[in-house]
Amino acid sequence: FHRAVRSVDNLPGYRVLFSQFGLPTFVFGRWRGISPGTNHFFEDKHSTFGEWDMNTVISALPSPLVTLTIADADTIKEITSSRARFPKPVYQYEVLSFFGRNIVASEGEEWKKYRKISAPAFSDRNNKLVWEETVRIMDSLFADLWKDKDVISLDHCVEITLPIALFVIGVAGFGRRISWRDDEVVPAGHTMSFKESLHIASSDVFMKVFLPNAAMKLTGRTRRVQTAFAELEEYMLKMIHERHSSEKVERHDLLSSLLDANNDDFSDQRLLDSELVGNIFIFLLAGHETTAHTLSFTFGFLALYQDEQEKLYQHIKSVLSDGRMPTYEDMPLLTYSMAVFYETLRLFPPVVNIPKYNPEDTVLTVGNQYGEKRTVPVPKNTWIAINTPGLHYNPRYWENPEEFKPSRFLKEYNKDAFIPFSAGARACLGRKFFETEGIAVLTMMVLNYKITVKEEPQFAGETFEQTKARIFQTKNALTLTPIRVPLTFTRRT
Ligand code: HEM
Repeated sequence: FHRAVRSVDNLPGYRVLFSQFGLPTFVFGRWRGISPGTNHFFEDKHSTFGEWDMNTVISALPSPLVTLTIADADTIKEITSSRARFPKPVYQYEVLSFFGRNIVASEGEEWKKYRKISAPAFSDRNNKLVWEETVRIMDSLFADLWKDKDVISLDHCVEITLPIALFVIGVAGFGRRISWRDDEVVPAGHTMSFKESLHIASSDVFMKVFLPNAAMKLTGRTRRVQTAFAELEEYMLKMIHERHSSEKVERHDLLSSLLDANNDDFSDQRLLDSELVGNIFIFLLAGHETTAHTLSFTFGFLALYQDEQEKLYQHIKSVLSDGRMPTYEDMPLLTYSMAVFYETLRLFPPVVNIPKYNPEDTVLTVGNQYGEKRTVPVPKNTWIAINTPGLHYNPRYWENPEEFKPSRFLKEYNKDAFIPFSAGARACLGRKFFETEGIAVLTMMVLNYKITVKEEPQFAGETFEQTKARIFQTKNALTLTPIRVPLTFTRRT
């Protein structure tokens, strides 16, 4: 253990029995000297960094493990721009390959193959589809689900943001429209509708990821999750075969584009059906929760900061001054909406730890607030955690980092100190997909409804800071997850 501490120049940090990744940390939670807990990256933010923007988590059992966590923008840039020196530890992602090999859980030549065939699917035509379908989904939310009500109170905002994100990925990812109404018929040969299987598979994926197959047979709920995954696989394979055998129609959903690119590839790089299913499912997994949770945090901020909501409302109205529906072409003009999202993503980055490792001995240089530099040895196979909250709350880059201030993104800012989508060759492929969807949702919502924190008698005497702390409680599941954001939406007249 002491050798491990010395190997990284005695950098300070957590000294614990168990690491932040294994089962014990789930059992013990955050416990001094025992384990750092599953959400320590977000709970600590920048507070655990001492003189240098690099610290450590060193655990003793089962054998000493060193994790370097980094909140220095230059050091992070050095890591993300050198994929060969700092690859992704894909063994941590093996559990995500249950449908087939895929872009998130691969490295090296295999990852290059998936990235080459997937990247063109995230095209401008796809973004336009995302925009148009999102506007349609929001319109239908107001017209069909909320039609008779002027005031809608939700116990937890994800009640609408999870379905919105699911419906958008359903149509712009898989080419299947899903409606708010409960009217989907179960086709012959299936026991669940596409909507239901997609819904269960996306919301209960953690069971599939963390439980062994035998355990999935134990309870009614886990059996249902197992069935949803089997059904979804059937649906995806059927879609692939239908699109192979039907005449080519111009479609811009991700699945169709992936199939087109694959069919046009006459090399030995063509993907197997299992790889197609693996990749298309991983788009759903990578994009669903991240989007839904970010939308919830954003609505939460707007509810708390009424002045910011008003500024946003006025800005949207100035862009759509003739009272028309927003179009994809309006998106670049909706700069305040983007600033609100970026500020939310800075304060609540869905991915709090972007893991890397170094296959060879190396060194990293890290800085401090006085502009000094220090070089730290990094023995081979050290776990490296790009600490997103540490970077996003680092006062070296952000003035009053705890404050919600969207306007900071309307000025020059250090782009290397803002990495919710990671950076470099392995940066998020769905960034524009999310931004398009998010801005369309925000524009439609703020234009039509005023958002406030739901009034509940038991919280009547709270201060602003107490309400903020209450509605912004989080846990770290697959991504940073809001625990309960209770909001009220009141129709604007
Ligand atoms: C708020 C929304 C989102 C955030 C914050 C986000 C964040 C990230 C991050 C941090 C990574 C790198 C993960 C790692 O290296 O371990 C990533 C990768 C990825 N994301 Fe996103 N993401 C978002 C939305 C989406 C959406 C909507 C999609 C697809 C529809 C998507 C698809 C992907 C894919 C395919 C990768 C893997 C890229 C590669 O390894 O080459 N993401 N995302």
